[in-house]
Amino acid sequence: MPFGLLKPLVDRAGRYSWIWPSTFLRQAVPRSRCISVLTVLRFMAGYWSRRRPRFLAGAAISFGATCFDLALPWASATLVDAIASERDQNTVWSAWLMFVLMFVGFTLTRNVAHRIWIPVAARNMEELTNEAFDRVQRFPAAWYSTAFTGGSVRQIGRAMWGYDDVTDALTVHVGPAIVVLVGLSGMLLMRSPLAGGVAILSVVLFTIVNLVVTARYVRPANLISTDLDSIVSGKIADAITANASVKSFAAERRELARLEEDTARWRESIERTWSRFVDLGLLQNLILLLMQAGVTGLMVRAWINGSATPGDVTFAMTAFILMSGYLRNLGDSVRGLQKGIDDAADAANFASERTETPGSHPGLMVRRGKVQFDHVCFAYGDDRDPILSGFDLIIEPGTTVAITGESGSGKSTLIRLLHRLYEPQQGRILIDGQDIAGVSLASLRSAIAIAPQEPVLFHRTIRENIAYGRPDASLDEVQRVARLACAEALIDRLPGGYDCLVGERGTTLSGGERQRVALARALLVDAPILVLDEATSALDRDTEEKILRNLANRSTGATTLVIAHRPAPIAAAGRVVRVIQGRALEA
Ligand SMILES: Nc1ncnc2c1ncn2[C@@H]1O[C@H](COP(=O)(O)OP(=O)(O)OP(=O)(O)O)[C@@H](O)[C@H]1O
Repeated sequence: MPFGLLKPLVDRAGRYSWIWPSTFLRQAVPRSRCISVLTVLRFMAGYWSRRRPRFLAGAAISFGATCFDLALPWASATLVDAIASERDQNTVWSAWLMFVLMFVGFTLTRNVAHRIWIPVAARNMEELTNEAFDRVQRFPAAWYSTAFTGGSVRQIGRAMWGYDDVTDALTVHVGPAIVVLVGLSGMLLMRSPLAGGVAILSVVLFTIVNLVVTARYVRPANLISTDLDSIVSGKIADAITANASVKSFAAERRELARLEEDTARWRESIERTWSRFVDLGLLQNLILLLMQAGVTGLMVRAWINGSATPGDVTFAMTAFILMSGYLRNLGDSVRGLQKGIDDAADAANFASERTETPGSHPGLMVRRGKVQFDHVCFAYGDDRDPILSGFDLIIEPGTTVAITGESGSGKSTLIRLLHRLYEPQQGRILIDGQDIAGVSLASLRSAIAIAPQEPVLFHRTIRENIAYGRPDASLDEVQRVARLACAEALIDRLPGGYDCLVGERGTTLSGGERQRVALARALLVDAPILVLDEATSALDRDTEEKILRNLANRSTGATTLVIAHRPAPIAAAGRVVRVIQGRALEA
């Protein structure tokens, strides 16, 4: 395997990398990209084996096509020899027919192979995209707190085409090229040991130069360009998502200037990458020149000496044309393979990255809805100050507790821990006596409904947004919770009412309107534990009080945690707890 030529490095996760110590490379390759080629190929092979019989049938037929190609120089030599030795017409025409049939055979078999592969490739690319998306959605909240949305979207898209590049390179180009190059070199060797020797030497030299230069000179530059490409996409997505802030500070020029810094780095990097590709092309052509001059020159010399026929010369010329085509393709294919591997590396990384739900756990059984924080200690990272240090709180079933405290004291963090978006470093959180660390995430999260301060809505209809937790809910049920959340009048005013699309992240609604839609969404699931995380903070006082009255009259028996700064929701709760210096203090 060509990649065996390269000295492996071991990255932090103990994986091998085939990037050489940077003798050629003067820039550091991003750490996240230190994934071994073998790991990426193994990831790809997982998809190839899903439709093994079809895949292998395509490979076998493609091999047949290659054999027809391999026989073409022989057929052309036979034809020229038949003409040169002035054989009878029938022999000449049979040789001509053989020559034509070789190409017909090649065209037909290659075509059939492609038709067999098309559905395999399309299905595998579909599954790869779906699975990468599915994994990314299940990454822990900590991953999302540092990931760039746009960059991740691009990584998934690139991985899909990376699969296509790698599969094409290996099955349609590299494999057949090896067969033709080895086969034709052997056939040349039999006709003229010297010409065969030059052909073999050229092929070996071409392959080694190609692999080493690609790996040590081209790939490192390409990895950096690929990474910068993700960064540019991520920055564009970031600025477009936060466009309202950009507009409010008239900061369009500043954002453009920020992007220009990254696109300039990308331009420098891609210029370097492309130049290296062109350097590689030049080297390849020099080796091909050596092969052309050597193989055909030696055959012409042999014909002058009388040891070769015109057919042998024709064989050498046809073989050179075929071999140089395959070698050039091999160069492109190795580059395509390289690029495909780099593009698919992110998806392979995703596949090995930890998701939120490793292992299977029993479901949470909520009988009454008692919530207990038992000496919980938590910091967002080893290098961060602790947010909670020995936090104890018991919330009795069916009661409503207001949680207050200074901004940044850790109130929302409590809810993130309750939802297991993060895990406490010490202590436990219990629901009805069950440690939530030992129950399935789906059962835990469906037992807790959260109405957040800054809800994110989907670019779907109002009805779909409210019914997100219960897609089968009837319109009557949706309307009932919309009434409780004082959202009914605002929905009636919208064009199309419940069928109105709300824009990406709900941008066509005001902050208070989004909060009411999100509150209705939380109420619809009728969960035994309800969390209002400053869920009415953007509303006017009258509407907020009306909503609080509606919630108090709704006797569902849910245990309710209300995170609030404003007096109305605090006053409506039976009990008030302050978060001070990472601990709970009864107010
Ligand atoms: N993902 C995160 N990574 C690192 N630090 C975080 C993260 N999320 C929150 N923090 C920090 O943790 C602290 C507590 O945040 P939290 O959101 O719990 O505060 P809060 O009490 O709800 O504040 P507010 O009343 O302003 O909403 C803050 O200092 C915040 O900067």
